[in-house]
Amino acid sequence: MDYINIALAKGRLGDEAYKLLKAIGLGESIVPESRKLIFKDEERKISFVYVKPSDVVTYVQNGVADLGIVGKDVILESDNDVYEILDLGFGKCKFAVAGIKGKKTYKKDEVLRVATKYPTIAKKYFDEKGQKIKIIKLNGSVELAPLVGLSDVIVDLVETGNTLKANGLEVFEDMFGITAKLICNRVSYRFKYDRISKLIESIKEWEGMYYEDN
Ligand SMILES: Nc1ncnc2c1ncn2[C@@H]1O[C@H](COP(=O)(O)OP(=O)(O)OP(=O)(O)O)[C@@H](O)[C@H]1O
Ligand SMILES: O=P(O)(O)OC[C@H]1O[C@H](OP(=O)(O)OP(=O)(O)O)[C@H](O)[C@@H]1O
Repeated sequence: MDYINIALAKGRLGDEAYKLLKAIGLGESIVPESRKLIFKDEERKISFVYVKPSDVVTYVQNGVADLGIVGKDVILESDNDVYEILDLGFGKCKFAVAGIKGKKTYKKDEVLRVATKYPTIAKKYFDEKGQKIKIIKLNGSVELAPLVGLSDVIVDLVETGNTLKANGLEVFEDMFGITAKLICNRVSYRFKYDRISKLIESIKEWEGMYYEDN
């Protein structure tokens, strides 16, 4: 039997994915707190690689991983072609335009400076609104940008709103919601169809039980 290889994101989504895999009996080989990057389960013929969230799509696109668990934000930001097969429900948050509380003064005819980790998503959003922007690409702590005058607004993920609040910012515009997705390599989906569909069925059963309890 062929191995099924799954790419998991390090960090918060990886932790949720691990819980899911344990619950459906496939996470036995993973030691989450270790520094190891690859875990093989010979008995179940399944293996896992731990990579940066933004690299999950690359591993799946190239067929090194058959499946991946990653946020919709990362899928939208990448230009890779992967098959999105299941909404996993966890990792729930939204994209928003935010800025300094009470200072939503931007105008259509002025160039808006937008700080973000997600330049593609931000550009598409403002293009559709006909708003001219200048993107300032950051890699984290995006909320700092308006506070120090680096940008007028930010485009970022908001879950509880605590990070915005703690920094005196507020949501100016809600964009859209996101969750974690199970993605699949298109060739793997055809050639490993039986095993992949079984796995999808187990996840769906888990989702049914999980979301009833929560
Ligand atoms: N506050 C949040 N609440 C819920 N889900 C979130 C939140 N922030 C990010 N996510 C989801 O979790 C994924 C991974 O987030 P995480 O914070 O672990 O990594 P990151 O800091 O974005 O990655 P990197 O290490 O590449 O900078 C995101 O792509 C998104 O889908
Ligand atoms: O609404 P909240 O519940 O406060 O969550 C939102 C924060 O979570 C994410 O940051 P993350 O923790 O990934 O840190 P980062 O700045 O490195 O992206 C996101 O970029 C926001 O900063």
